[in-house]
Amino acid sequence: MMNLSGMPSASSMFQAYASMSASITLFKTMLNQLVPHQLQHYIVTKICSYFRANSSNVTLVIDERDGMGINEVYTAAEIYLSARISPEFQRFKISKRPKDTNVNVKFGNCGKIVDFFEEIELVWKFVRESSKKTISRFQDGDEGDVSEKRFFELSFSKQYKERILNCYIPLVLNKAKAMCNEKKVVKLHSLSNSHSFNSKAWDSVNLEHPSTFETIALEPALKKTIKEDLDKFLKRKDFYRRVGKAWKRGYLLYGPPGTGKSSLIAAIANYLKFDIYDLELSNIKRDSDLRRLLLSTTNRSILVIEDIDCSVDLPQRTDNRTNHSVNVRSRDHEITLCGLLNFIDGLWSSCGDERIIIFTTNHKEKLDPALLRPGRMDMHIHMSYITIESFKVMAANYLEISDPLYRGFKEVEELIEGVQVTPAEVAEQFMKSEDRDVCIEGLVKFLKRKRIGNNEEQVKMKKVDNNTIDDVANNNDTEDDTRLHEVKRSKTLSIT
Ligand SMILES: Nc1ncnc2c1ncn2[C@@H]1O[C@H](COP(=O)(O)OP(=O)(O)OP(=O)(O)O)[C@@H](O)[C@H]1O
Ligand SMILES: [Mg+2]
Repeated sequence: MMNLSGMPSASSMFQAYASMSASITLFKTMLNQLVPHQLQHYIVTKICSYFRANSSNVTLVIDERDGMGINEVYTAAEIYLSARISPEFQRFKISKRPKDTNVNVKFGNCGKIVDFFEEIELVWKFVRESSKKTISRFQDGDEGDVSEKRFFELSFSKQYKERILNCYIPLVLNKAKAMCNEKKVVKLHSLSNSHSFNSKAWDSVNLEHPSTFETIALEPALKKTIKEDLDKFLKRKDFYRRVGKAWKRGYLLYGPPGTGKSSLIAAIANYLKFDIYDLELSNIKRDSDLRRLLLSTTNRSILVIEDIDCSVDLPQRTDNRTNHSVNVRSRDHEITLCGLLNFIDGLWSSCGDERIIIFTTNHKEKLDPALLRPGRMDMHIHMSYITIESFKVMAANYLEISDPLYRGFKEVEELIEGVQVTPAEVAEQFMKSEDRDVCIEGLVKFLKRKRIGNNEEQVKMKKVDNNTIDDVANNNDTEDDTRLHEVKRSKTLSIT
């Protein structure tokens, strides 16, 4: 059977191939009887390669394994072909691992799949072959190990060999990667006690955190900057290689409790589909454990160390006295800031790709300067109190109000200008009722109470400072102005 271009079609190629296979089987039986076992394989291989060399098509064999390792082309082919299994297939494999959300469909060991690439017809075939390994240590008559070899055969017209190798195979690899990413369930890995005595290991659950860049209340400009930075990071593999830097990016998120640091981490993980490794430093006793755990994290992941200032008693790098006192105080806690920084900058960063590291803290000023020096954390992101813009995002998410002139908004906006209120506090008010007007009224009352509380606190602090109330009374106006100025300044979002 020929197609219009005069080329034999894939099905006719297969008929020819099938009859050739039948002859080979017959030939093998004859060989079995006439030729010593050691020579049989050699003769069959030679004859097959003669026929293949003289046929107008070519067959690529894609083995499951490449030596000891996995053959990535095989894995990609398996994923790529799973999307091409048509309803007329009578036999295919399905599987589901405990943590998968969907059933995985695989191409079974019979049938073939015809695919087209730029009008080139390609035929995929899945093959399983059992072979008996006869090794000298087996006694006479011992059948030896039976091992199974699995591979794909990809056949197409010989003239397209270059295009298939240079364009089609990369396309299969890329499509498989995209399909994996789409289906990927983001995992949260945290430390648990492993079976071996006194050591920790990663344990994972599906990350169910619903936070995304749409739901998180951040100044729009800051949100845009973070997203663009992440996108740029993913695209710059070649750049990092060219300048000799490890392909990793570090973010320091700092700001008061309840301003969305953990929510932003979840939003980043959901956006990139990267797993999170939540490293609680206080659970790790030695640098060697830290090294082992970091080395067992995967590429395309986010390493998170929350509350870096208080998660472990990190000795200051330059302060020998502190170092000494820490060792004496808690001898079983040998994690040093130096060890942590070494992994981040050295060993760990050179053996992993597409890594993100995120530190969070409520007190940036308490951090060791070694952690803050340029080049260590690429971006310092200040997560701050609610602003008018972030309030609007929360109102749209929680109350589904997108009208900026909604009743009560003006009052909320005026109050927000002069009060330090966290997104977590606003979220709490918005969850008190299903009636959005009740929520807005509740928020207004809350903000007013907070303002009074803040003013009283200010007065008290002033009293302590000056030890006299007269000053406060005399300077009340200036006090309010200063306070408003301070609140505004603390809300300025900064990225460095
Ligand atoms: N920027 C935000 N946008 C939307 N929701 C927020 C934001 N910040 C906080 N929230 C709400 O408040 C809750 C607590 O926020 P989150 O845990 O992210 O704060 P945090 O900054 O990590 O606090 P901490 O410093 O105490 O760890 C979240 O579950 C979310 O409901
Ligand atoms: Mg947090």
